[in-house]
Amino acid sequence: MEKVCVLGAGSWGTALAMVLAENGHDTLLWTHRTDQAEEINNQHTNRKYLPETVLPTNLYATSDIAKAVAHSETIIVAVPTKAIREVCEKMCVTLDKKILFVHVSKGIEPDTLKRISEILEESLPAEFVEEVVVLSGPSHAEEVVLHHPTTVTAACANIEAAEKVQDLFMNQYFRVYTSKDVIGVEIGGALKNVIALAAGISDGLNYGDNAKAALITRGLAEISRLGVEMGGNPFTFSGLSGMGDLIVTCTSVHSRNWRAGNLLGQGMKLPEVLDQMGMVVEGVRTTKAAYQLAEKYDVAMPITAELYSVLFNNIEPKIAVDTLMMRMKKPEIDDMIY
Ligand SMILES: NC(=O)C1=CN([C@@H]2O[C@H](COP(=O)(O)OP(=O)(O)OC[C@H]3O[C@@H](n4cnc5c(N)ncnc54)[C@H](OP(=O)(O)O)[C@@H]3O)[C@@H](O)[C@H]2O)C=CC1
Ligand SMILES: O=C(CO)COP(=O)(O)O
Repeated sequence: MEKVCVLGAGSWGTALAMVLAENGHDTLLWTHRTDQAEEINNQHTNRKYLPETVLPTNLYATSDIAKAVAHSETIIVAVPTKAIREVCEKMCVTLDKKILFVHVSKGIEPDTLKRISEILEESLPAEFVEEVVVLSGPSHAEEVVLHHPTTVTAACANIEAAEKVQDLFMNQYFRVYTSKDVIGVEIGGALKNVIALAAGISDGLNYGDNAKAALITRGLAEISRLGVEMGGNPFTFSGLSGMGDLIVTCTSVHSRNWRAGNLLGQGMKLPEVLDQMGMVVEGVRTTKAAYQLAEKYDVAMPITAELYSVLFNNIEPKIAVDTLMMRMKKPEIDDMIY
């Protein structure tokens, strides 16, 4: 039995804390809201994020981050990308021993263009970081809490650390594979949200299944092109954290990114969409980061570029689709890396 804490009591942090508690680990869930910690401890629910779910009685919550850190040998960071630095700052003042960090956030920071593991490594004192492992794959919280079979990948250059995370989480409904390809796993996990927004827009425009299949396939091509240029293993992009997560996020009604795209396709404006979602839609900020990365690495990412125009330059989604369809003609495979 390990002593673990999960930082962030949104849908994913809560679902993962449930997996860990159900696996018999001594699990603390940290939330920055006292009322939510009280609800979890007294009513065993987290109504805002998982309204139908009853949490295990051996799962405890705290709003005291010092207590959460002191409790833990392993810390799972499960807040949205834009909150990672703030949470690291809070953790820094309380760290006094080596800890294994696992992150599950799917984003890239705009402007710095850092992946989450890079942000953690630069924000936490090296002497207190055993390793940073990324856990990612096709895994909607809403299905994990129902114990529906789910598969993910734990990646770290140090494979023993990835195996430790595999052992922590693995059970009959939650199967964990390992990988050494941190870059590939992080890039696949972050960029599938961009394509899921586009797939949602396509569905909102009622463009049907041909269009969505095209977005998924050509989306994977541009994710792979960038990811390989950044140092990822080409095969990772056809794995769980690449194609697997791309499929689930572009096709599931649970996906926040797909749902947000769907509303955009129906004509709603971005601020109104984000207001209505009430949960993080990582793909919006990641579209900006991906657009910047495409420029930096000089990689063609036409879907990302059109989505960028829709989100940040007020281009009508229909016009963006027309632009994609009327790009210069070209072979399908020659421009792909693998
Ligand atoms: N949901 C899912 O199925 C999956 C999500 N992910 C990824 O996990 C990450 C978290 O997503 P998810 O759980 O869905 O997000 P949610 O929107 O469901 O929850 C986000 C949580 O983070 C908290 N939070 C936000 N900002 C801060 C902050 N500055 N300090 C402390 N806590 C903060 C929120 O608190 P508050 O309630 O106060 O806003 C909330 O509890 C994302 O990167 C997402 O892509 C990965 C796999 C599956
Ligand atoms: O990453 C996810 C599923 O694997 C969650 O995707 P959404 O944030 O779009 O819901």
